[in-house]
Amino acid sequence: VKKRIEELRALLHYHNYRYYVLDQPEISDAEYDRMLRELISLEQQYPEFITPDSPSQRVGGEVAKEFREVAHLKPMYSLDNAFGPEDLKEFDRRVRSLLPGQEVEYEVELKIDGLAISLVYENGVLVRGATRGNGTTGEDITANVKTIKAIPLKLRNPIPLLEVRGEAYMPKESFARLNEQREERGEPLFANPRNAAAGSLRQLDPKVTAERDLSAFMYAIGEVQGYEPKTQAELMEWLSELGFKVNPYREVFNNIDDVINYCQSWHEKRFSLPYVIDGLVIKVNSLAQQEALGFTAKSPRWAIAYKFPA
Ligand SMILES: COc1nc2nc(N)nc(N)c2nc1C
Repeated sequence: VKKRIEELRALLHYHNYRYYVLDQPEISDAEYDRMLRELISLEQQYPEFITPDSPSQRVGGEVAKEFREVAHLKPMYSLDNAFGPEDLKEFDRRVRSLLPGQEVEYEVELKIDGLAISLVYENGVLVRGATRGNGTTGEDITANVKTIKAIPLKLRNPIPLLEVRGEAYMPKESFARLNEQREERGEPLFANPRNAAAGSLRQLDPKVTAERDLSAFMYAIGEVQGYEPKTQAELMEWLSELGFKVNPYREVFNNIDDVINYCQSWHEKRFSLPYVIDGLVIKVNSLAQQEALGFTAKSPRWAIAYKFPA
């Protein structure tokens, strides 16, 4: 029985990864649900075999009274904003003036309009989820992030410790459907997918969060033991190999003019995406150079958010 339970768990983790992280399912929903029901019934007969990272543990039972406050392993910071090409050129001048005589590459990512979250994995198992909060402490939303199927309960490589950051978001489709439902029930509508995602994650009842079809893209590391990436681009590949959903639109440029062109190309393209973005994030690609540049009081000197004109 233990063998069958472990086999079912591995299968369900794999198919969850295929469907919710890669968007490339190999089996039908019905087949997935049948396996999950078999696992849940076996675990009910043999509860001693239940583990916290079992696919059956995604939706917790109890409703929390309020959110516990938790301290981030490393402070979560916010980004300075650039509102146009001139701001980006200024950012580039500042970076290069602080790295005299060095080549500088920029890695550019989309900026998802959602809610920043932090996830902690110990030996490859998800042990905590939190909101950014004030950057030093956030709200413990572990039960709620476990319901997000794009977030792995167990990593494909059990590294000792990882604190990873990303953006939880509600796809445009899910947002439209949710507001239709609320309309029918005479409930107040959410103004936009970002508010809907925030409202869905800060639910005291995880079963409500589980119904909201949330997803998440991961994009940075806070604390890590067992891995030393050299560049942001490599870091993103590594997160993807670990089983995280990582946004595929990432480019590396060695000059700010190409960065500007790429950012401006997304003014229109963004409307064809299945999720809302409010800009792009430009990061110095070399992690050694990020280290050298450091932080101001509240944000990194080595990154900036390019915001679309409203
Ligand atoms: C390095 O710090 C960050 N990187 C980010 N990257 C992306 N793609 N989106 C963000 N919202 C973001 N936010 C922060 C604070």
